[in-house]
Amino acid sequence: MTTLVKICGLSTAETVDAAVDAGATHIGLVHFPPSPRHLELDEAAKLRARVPASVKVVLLTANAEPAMIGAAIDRIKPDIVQFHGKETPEWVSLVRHQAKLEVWKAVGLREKATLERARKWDGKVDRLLFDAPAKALPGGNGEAFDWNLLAEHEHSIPWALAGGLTPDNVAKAIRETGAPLVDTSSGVESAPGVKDMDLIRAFCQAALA
Ligand SMILES: O=C(O)c1ccccc1NCC(=O)[C@H](O)[C@H](O)COP(=O)(O)O
Repeated sequence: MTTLVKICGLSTAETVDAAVDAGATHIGLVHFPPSPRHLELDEAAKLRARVPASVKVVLLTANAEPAMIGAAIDRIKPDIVQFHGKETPEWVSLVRHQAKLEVWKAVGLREKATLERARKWDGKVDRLLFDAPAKALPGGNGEAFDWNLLAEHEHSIPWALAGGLTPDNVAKAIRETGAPLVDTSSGVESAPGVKDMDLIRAFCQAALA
């Protein structure tokens, strides 16, 4: 089956177009002020408007106030909201029902036991994104986790792989984990928050090969 590809943390029209043209199936827009990829709602809405319906737009937030989430959904009209903070299953599920949107939850993986604990999200979210544990930022730190943690895990809901994925390691990551969706941010940047169009193309090519 073809792997789905998400390019996250885009912030310019050129890089959004490059990701779409390269075959990304999802693009991520970050609304989290401490991030170098943070977009104000108007900027995000403008980028969102460039994306064809065949590509899904994912809004990323972490520990946001309910009013902020509502305002961001109204303004950006994402297809999916990805939660990257300490949100609870009940809260995320409420957003899912009220906004009638797909919701994803990022889970930082340090040990196998976390995978079992993550089953609390079953029925509450549409996809789990397994990422490296949070550091300075909740996500987008460019660090991989030990993919062996996912070996033989029986996934009960759709999932994605993130954390330190690059054009050079993404094909191996897909082979070793069977990830149905791969997500990158730092791996297609020339500096924090600065996306590189050649790296975006190379990542999509490697992931879709
Ligand atoms: O990218 C950010 O700055 C960010 C900020 C706050 C919450 C989440 C954030 N990014 C999450 C992503 O989806 C990244 O694509 C994912 O963590 C992988 O990042 P990277 O290891 O840099 O490829």
